[in-house]
Amino acid sequence: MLARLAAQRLIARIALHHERPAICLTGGSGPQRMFELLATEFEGRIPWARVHWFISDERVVSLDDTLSNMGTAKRVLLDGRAPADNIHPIPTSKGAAPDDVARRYERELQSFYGATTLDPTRPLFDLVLGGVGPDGHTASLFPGWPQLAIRDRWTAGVDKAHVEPFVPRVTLTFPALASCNEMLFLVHGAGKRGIVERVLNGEDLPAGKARSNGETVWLVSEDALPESIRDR
Ligand SMILES: O=C(O)[C@H](O)[C@@H](O)[C@H](O)[C@H](O)COP(=O)(O)O
Repeated sequence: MLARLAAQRLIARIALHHERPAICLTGGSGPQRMFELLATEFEGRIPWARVHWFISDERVVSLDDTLSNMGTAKRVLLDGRAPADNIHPIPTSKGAAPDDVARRYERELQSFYGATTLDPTRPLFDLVLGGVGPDGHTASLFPGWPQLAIRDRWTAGVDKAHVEPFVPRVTLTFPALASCNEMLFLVHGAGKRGIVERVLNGEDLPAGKARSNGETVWLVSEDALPESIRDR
């Protein structure tokens, strides 16, 4: 099962880091089953006191809104397990200006990292989780949007989403997401088949362009695989 494999990879990445492992979670349907497994069967294999949890992108809503990506991760996985100081939500609130929030989160990431410039030999994250949206977006990096070109910031505000829910977003940029030992995409469901095919065909889409400076791994369920691959 895909979620189990993903959970095992996350635990292995944590085990490789002996001080403060940093995991960048994501929203969407992709990681939900994995979150449930980490909170139950695998709970005892996570050194909760040491691990720090971030999020790749957030909808500009309050943390207790059902649309909040970190809100969901907290409810399903982190609350009652991770110390509150180890949970690093993007500090959104309803009506906040996305770029202001982005700058605040950038400062938080930089303070955790201990520098304002990313060193290619010292990744920010041990693992970054990714998903792919129906239009090929990942995190809140939407096709054709100017945020894709940002190289000198770690985060960016997105005034308008490309897909539902149409609320403003805050996202990590490509260089910040790339600063990890592993970027792990988790994609399942027949509804993803079309977009997976486009990404695999090399179309210029954010999910296909997002890469770790270390390893980039795609876990794709059988039903999400394009027919040309499934029938091989
Ligand atoms: O806030 C978000 O929407 C997510 O962070 C986003 O990047 C997600 O990973 C993809 O949209 C896939 O989500 P689904 O699996 O729900 O389609």
